[in-house]
Amino acid sequence: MEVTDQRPQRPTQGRRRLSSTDRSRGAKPRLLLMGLRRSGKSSISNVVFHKMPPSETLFLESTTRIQKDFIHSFMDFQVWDFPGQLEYLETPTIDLETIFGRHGALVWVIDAQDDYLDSVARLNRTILTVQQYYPNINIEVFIHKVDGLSEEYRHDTFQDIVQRITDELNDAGYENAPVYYYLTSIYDYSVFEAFSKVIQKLIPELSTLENLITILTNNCGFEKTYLFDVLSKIYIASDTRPVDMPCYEMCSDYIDVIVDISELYSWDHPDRKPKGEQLREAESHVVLHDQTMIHLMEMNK
Ligand SMILES: Nc1nc2c(ncn2[C@@H]2O[C@H](COP(=O)(O)OP(=O)(O)OP(=O)(O)O)[C@@H](O)[C@H]2O)c(=O)[nH]1
Repeated sequence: MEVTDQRPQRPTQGRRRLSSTDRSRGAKPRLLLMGLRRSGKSSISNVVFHKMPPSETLFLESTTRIQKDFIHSFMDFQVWDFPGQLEYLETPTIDLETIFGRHGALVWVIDAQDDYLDSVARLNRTILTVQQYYPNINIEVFIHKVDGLSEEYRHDTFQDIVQRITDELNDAGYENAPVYYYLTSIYDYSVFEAFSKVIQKLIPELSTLENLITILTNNCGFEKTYLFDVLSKIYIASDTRPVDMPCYEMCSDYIDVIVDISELYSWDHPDRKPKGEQLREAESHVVLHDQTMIHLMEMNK
């Protein structure tokens, strides 16, 4: 099969696994945003990590060099946004070890509103290289810009892309490839939900966090509990009940409200009365019209 012939030369440093020393040194996981030009990589990065309103992404310039973002949060990690026109597998000056030689995830963005065959072919070449030399990289595919598609067309596009990738990888001898797919758009919460799933896989303590949250949920009679990163509104963990999107969206909006109110009242003003005793961690709740209560509790690190 042609795909195998197109593999680049084996990287000089050879196959690399994440050693226990890497983990103990606390090497920061890396999220690599790749895909064709205009597929939406920079938009995703800006909306999720820099609170850019989705409509402003219309004015983003094309990325010409790798943009590296260092995110300091519940877990420090890096986001690398690649220029779409860069054929990094075919460019001899690019050292693949520098890109993939770190624990992390490759997030491949496919524009579902455009012709995606070229993108799928490039993704397959990339997967074949990455799985061979850098098995510590999770492969995550964002079938993106689905806001413009009808429900039925969305479903068909999803099936078609998954089928093409699976078939080509099978033909190349890579069966049951651990590739994960998400339907995403920056115009709703789907991209936050997808990033949550991608990042959760990189958190070594995930199962402990999930167990603790499930105990809390059961003991307190909560319907659903999420542990959010306030800045990005990615959820780091939740209890084991299925994710309920409307509930996730409400919690996410509530965080925005609380952050805005906190900012309003955090300014020092000469006429303002001195503050009384303050709680160290924020805590707040609201009762909605249907009597549902959202309760927010800030956790320290
Ligand atoms: N409808 C829709 N448009 C989107 C979405 N995400 C991004 N876009 C638009 O897609 C266009 C390209 O987005 P970019 O983020 O610049 O794409 P890129 O992949 O970073 O492009 P390069 O830097 O050239 O590689 C912009 O006009 C965005 O507004 C989405 O979810 N839905």
